[in-house]
Formats: sequence, C-alpha cells, structure tokens
Amino acid sequence: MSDETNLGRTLIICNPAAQSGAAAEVGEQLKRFLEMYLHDGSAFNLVCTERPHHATQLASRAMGYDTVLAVGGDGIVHETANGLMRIEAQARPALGVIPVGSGNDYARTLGMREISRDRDLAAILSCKAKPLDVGRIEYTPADTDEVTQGPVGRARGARTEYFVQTLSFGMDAAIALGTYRLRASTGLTGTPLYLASGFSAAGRHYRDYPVMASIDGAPAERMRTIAFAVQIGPTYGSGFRICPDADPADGMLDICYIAGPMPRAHALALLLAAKGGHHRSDKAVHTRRIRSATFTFEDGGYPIQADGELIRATRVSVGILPGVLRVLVPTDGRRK
Ligand SMILES: Nc1ncnc2c1ncn2[C@@H]1O[C@H](COP(=O)(O)OP(=O)(O)OP(=O)(O)O)[C@@H](O)[C@H]1O
Repeated sequence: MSDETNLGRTLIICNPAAQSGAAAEVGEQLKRFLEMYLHDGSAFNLVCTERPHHATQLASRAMGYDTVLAVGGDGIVHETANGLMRIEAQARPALGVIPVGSGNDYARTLGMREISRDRDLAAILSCKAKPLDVGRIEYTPADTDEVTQGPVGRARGARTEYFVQTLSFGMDAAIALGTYRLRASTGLTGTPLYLASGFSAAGRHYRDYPVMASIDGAPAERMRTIAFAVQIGPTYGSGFRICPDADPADGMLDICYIAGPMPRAHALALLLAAKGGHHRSDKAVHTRRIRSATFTFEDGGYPIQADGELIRATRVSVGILPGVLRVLVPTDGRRK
C-alpha cells in the first residue's frame, strides 16, 4: 500500500510576488508535476494571486476542494489560512505549504524544506494531514498612518484575523514590517534581510512599547515591553527561535516578552541571541504558556504583525483555536 498523501481535488494558490517571482515558476512546475505523477489532469487547479489579500478571497471560496496548497512565503500562507478559516469546519479543505518565501517560518514549524532551493516537488506527496492550532485575533483597526511599511487593512469596525505562527508587537514587529521596505531597496532575503531590518529598528527608532496586558483573564498589568511575541510555532523572523518549545498541536499559545526599559545595546544583543534561542537566560526575558490575552496599547501606531502582515490597532485580543485546521506535515517528522 502506498504511503503517499492523497491530496484529492486540489487548489494551488500561488503568490507571483513571493521571492522575486520564484513562486510563480514553482506553482506551474508543481501543477505539471502532480498531474503527470498522479495521472490526473483534472484534479489540480492553479490560481495566481493578483494583489495582496486575494489569497484570502480565493481560499474562502475553496469549499469542494480537499486540499489548498499555498505556494509562496509566510504572507500567502497567512492569507490562505484566513480564507480557509471562513469555511465551516466540516467543509474546510486541508492546507498544504510549498515554501518559496524569504521567511518560511510556518514551513519550518511543519518541517517542510524550502522548495526554491532543492525543487523537491515530491515532498508534498509524503505528508499527512494533522489537525493544528490556529490563533484568533480580535481587534478594532486604528486609523493612524504612522506605520507604513506593510500591507494595511484600513476599514473601521471590529475585525477577526487568524494566524498560524506568530503575533507580535514592539521592536520585533518593527523588524518584520521593516523587511518590506528593505527587501525592495536592497534585494536582501532570509536571515540577512531580517538582521539588516533589526539593526535599523534598534537604531534611530528604538523605544519601548507600554501596554496594559491581561493574560488568561487576570487583571490588566502595565508593562513597558520592548517586544512581545505570541507564538503557535517556535520561530519568527526567518528562524529566530523566540519560543523554541512552542508546539502547534498543543492547544496553547507560547508567549515571550522582553520587559523594558533597557539600553538598546542590550535589546539588540537579546535579539541576536534569539536566533539560537539563547535569549531566555536573561532576567528581562519572560516566557509562559497561555490560552488568551488582551493588549491595550497607548496609541494606534505600534508595530504589530501577524505572520509578518501588519495590523493597526489600539486594542488586540488573542486566543487559541485548538486543532481547527488540518495541515499537511511530512510523515518523517523532520524539523528544520
Ligand atoms: N499578486 C500579488 N502582487 C503583489 N503582492 C502580492 C500579490 N499576492 C500577494 N501579495 C503580497 O505579497 C506579500 C508577501 O508574500 P509572501 O510572504 O508569500 O512572500 P515573501 O515575502 O517572499 O515571503 P516571506 O513572507 O516568507 O518573507 C504578502 O503581503 C501578500 O499580500
């Protein structure tokens, strides 16, 4: 009996903007490969996104498909997962990730290798669908224009957004969002891109981010955080091991925050230490496993990111939805 994944009827959503166009080529190759290999020319539909947020719209209409494959980086995975979460649970297709981005943190959590390096298109055939956790963010959009580097949602009124890997605010989010501008101006990708953005955020724009934080329903406390991460998987920012023990199937959120104020050299050193997960031995670093939190910020201009995408808000509530999304993971359990 074959242990190949049964993808079933599959929608491939490809971000032609990811990794300077590499994802478009991978999407085409993947479709041809799957049709030839599985001898089925009708089971695979390929759609390229035409604009930011298009993947959410495409995925939200994917009922009737068994699988939706997101080809690109963490941005397209985030948007696709958000679309799938709009479909009721019984009809929700499984999510597969074909990592062709610059960060690929969710793929790293799943143990998928970056496709653009080795063109291992067959890897998706040795995966199995596993129910994984999804984070839910509820927020009211702020209408400030102070943070301008990333894609933006501007409408007023309460919103729900989902994340599969990370929600963070503060210096780390400024770094993630700063990569948009730096990528365009320098062409850097991966770890060098995130490090360059880190040096920029820890320079002229360095500050702390006061917040009233209520965790697991406890009374709100004022914190002067430098950075605050809420994780489903272990990494963010292209492999920074901010919560190395985070498990996407444990029904919990892992948090890590750096309590300020502190000199920026100290903050930068902690950031660099987080690449290897060594930041946690510092007294200013706090980690916990939680189910929910509410953050009230002092203004609407804080850098806040969900899977690398910008959120503008003055108040954010976050919770966990255990095992609500079936996601294709390698059967050999390999982790990068
Ligand atoms: N057709 C498109 N044209 C321009 N931008 C797009 C298009 N489709 C999606 N996007 C946007 O591209 C951004 C980046 O997408 P994605 O994350 O897939 O690639 P990446 O930036 O190369 O990788 P990573 O997020 O891992 O750094 C997202 O914010 C997404 O909204």
